[in-house]
Amino acid sequence: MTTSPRLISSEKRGEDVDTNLRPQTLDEFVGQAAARANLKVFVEAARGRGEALDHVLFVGPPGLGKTTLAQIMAKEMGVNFRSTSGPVIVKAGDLAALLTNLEDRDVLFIDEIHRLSPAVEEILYPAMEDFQLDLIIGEGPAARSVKIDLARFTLVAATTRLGLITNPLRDRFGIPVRLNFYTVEELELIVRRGARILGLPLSDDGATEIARRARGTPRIAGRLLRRVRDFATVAGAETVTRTIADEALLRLEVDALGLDNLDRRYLSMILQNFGGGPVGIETIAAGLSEPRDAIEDIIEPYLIQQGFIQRTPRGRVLTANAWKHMGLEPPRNMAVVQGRLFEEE
Ligand SMILES: Nc1ncnc2c1ncn2[C@@H]1O[C@H](COP(=O)(O)OP(=O)(O)OP(=O)(O)O)[C@@H](O)[C@H]1O
Ligand SMILES: [Mg+2]
Repeated sequence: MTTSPRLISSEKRGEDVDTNLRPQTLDEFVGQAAARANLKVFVEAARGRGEALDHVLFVGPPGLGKTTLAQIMAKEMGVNFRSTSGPVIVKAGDLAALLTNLEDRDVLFIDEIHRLSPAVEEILYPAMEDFQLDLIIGEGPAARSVKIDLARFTLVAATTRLGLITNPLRDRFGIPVRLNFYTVEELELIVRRGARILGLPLSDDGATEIARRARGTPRIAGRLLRRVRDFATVAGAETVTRTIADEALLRLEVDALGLDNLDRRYLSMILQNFGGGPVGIETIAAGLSEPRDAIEDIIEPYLIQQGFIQRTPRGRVLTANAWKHMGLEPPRNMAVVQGRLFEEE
């Protein structure tokens, strides 16, 4: 799934493989306080009993720290970390090979688990539940099934959308964890930590400015920090102040709330072509020439969280906030129109 290249996209990119910025322990990990506190208890309990951690499912928009937390789980448990992803596992045999190579209590991380094929998922059920592989060997009348015992491993999985995971799979995770967008204060800590690691002098208001425009997402905070650093270097600025951050982000077309061109194209299309909505997701996707998945995963969650759009049975509708953000007066009968919309829900 890809969208047009955009600075504030929360999607992974090569440059992000800067593992320096990745927190290594639960204590170093900023934000997600409730989830972190719970995970700490579960890790401590499992370690105390010398058992594998129960299977963990991380759910949340891209760039909020799912992969980071998966790695931290293995580190905190003191076990090996093996990593793969849903679309990479094509055949049941691919998964079988991974599973049979695990040692006791190891963490197997499956990213994008919602993209596993049904045939592979079938193999996963008994592996998660009974630590057994049920394989069919051969074909036709000669086919026979064999059972192989597996090590007691922990499956840690990540998905951007819970709705795409089948119920039987979802039910097999003892520890489901939902990650939320970060507050500006949390992102400030992340930006300051990043600047420290990069050796970049950053003023308090500079950190606040970057944090405010990071779309609630640590990955974007890290990326904005690097780009602002580039501008500061070229401008010969010793310290990144609010003014420098602001200038850099304006030139990168990241607005005061962290929305970029694509977000604004999304909003202005609904505004100008559909009078503020409701408009169906397929129509939006066609109008923007972006895949529907990407719009639902990457653009919309933040706009919904900011109260800019609402999902209704008849499609997306812009709120008064969105009209104002786009510099327009919301229609006077808007509340009435939307009231009627929601009655039909
Ligand atoms: N709580 C945090 N504190 C500091 N840095 C963080 C935190 N969470 C994430 N990051 C940083 O943000 C970046 C993205 O994190 P990560 O790769 O874990 O996201 P993800 O949820 O797995 O995204 P995707 O859905 O695209 O796989 C990483 O560079 C990581 O270092
Ligand atoms: Mg990830």
